[in-house]
Amino acid sequence: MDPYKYRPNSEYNSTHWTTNTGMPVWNNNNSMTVGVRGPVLLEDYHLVEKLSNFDRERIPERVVHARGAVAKGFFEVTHDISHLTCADFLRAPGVQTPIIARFSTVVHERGSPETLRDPRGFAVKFYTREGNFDMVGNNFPVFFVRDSIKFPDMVHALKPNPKTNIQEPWRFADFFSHHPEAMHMFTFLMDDEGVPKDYRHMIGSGVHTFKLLNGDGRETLIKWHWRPSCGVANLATPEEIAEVQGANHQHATADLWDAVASGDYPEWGLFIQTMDPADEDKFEFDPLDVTKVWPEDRFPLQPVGRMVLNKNPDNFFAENEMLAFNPGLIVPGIAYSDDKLLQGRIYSYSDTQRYRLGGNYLLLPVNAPKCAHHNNHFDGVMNFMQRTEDVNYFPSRYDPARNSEKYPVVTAPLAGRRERAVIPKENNFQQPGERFRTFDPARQERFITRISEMLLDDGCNAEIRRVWVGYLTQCDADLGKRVAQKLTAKSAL
Ligand code: HEM
Repeated sequence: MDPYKYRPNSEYNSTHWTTNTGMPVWNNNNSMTVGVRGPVLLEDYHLVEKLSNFDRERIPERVVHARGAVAKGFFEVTHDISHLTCADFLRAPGVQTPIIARFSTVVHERGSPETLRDPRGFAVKFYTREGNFDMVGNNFPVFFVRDSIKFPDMVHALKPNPKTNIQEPWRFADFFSHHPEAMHMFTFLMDDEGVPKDYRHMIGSGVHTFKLLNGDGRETLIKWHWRPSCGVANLATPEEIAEVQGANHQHATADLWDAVASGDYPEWGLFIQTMDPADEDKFEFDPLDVTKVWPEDRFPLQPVGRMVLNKNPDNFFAENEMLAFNPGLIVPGIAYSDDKLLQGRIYSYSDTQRYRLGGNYLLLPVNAPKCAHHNNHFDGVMNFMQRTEDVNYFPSRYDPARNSEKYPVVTAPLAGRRERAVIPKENNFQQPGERFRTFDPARQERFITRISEMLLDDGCNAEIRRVWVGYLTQCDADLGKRVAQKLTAKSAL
């Protein structure tokens, strides 16, 4: 008898109720008692098992991006970029790769409303023939901070107060008053784009710089971008937000589900921006700095492919809660850049997932590669790998598996002293100022109102407000003046 033939799933449902081990349960309505009125007997194995499983149903939610929705589908190459990368899944137009995408809010808990002002996660797992490739981005093209050492403090400041469990704007106004590099991100967060209409109407960005490597080992710096075919739409006014949230606190999940279920399949185009590594030092900004965009007039978006979501998850827990993304998951032909924030992320995701899901989380069906694969890292809790070989070490004359063929890797030499320092080209204010000046007058006013409301929070003191006005003035003199006027009108400056 082959135990692996009968892996638990709906195909092996019995027509009657059973225990977890398959023993028939003849009464699933009444616990076993002494007499009809109790007490209950501990020997009621079925009752104990049922309650014990229930008691363990919840796993820790993601420490960020806890609330999310997934859909499955495919990615199709539409434009040839094989001169830039030897990645197999990008080898030629027409090639399709199965994917799963997860969209999320960031700060609040698993059941929180989907109308909150927050970045949105935009993560896509490509099940390629060379292993899983994860593009773990956001809907904003920049980030708050550029060094991962700041991430835990930043998240603490944005999350609810540890004492009151209420999100209090003074806490993040205070934190970011120490971080002028966040001004650019705030021109997205406090803009209309801070509350997307739903998940279908938002862009996605890889944010970081990655490298593409072609068959000759030539490197190109790139940024990834997703563009929705149905266009971008936001909830711009407090009235719109209140109306949607008041009617349905899970509107974005429902919208995604309904679109897929009705055959109105959501679709995004994938684009790249490219840069020659030899040009890295030629700009007024540091291209590896995640608080900067690469201006599209100088680095145009080049089409690569399209993603179509045409299948809803079969089970939320198995395919959303146990899904694990990691920007460290790359495939041959794609490499990391030296971006400091990216380097921190490469560590953090698998670490949290070993805690959140257990050490063998990559054996879970949603996370396991769909290509042939082989190693011996699977003993431990919840090992459900079935390997029958005698040899579980490497190298061995009895195991035919060898190192894979070498593929191009980054070869640029690294040199330098140990440093703990801020990058030289900070240029914190130019791009946020430029972005603010692209807003029409009504959008500028909404932006200024939201920033002012944050700074008018009771917990903010005059020093925090003055520092913010100073930063905003350096972004754009008019912006600083108009925020200062709103604060002065309330005697807050
Ligand atoms: C050093 C900076 C960062 C750290 C340490 C960090 C850490 C984390 C952690 C621990 C999770 C939870 C993962 C899980 O439980 O499965 C997470 C989720 C996520 N992060 Fe980050 N993050 C950072 C920056 C970013 C940036 C810059 C982006 C966007 C470009 C981003 C996008 C996401 C997304 C989309 C998810 C949710 C993935 C999913 O849907 O499961 N993070 N992050």
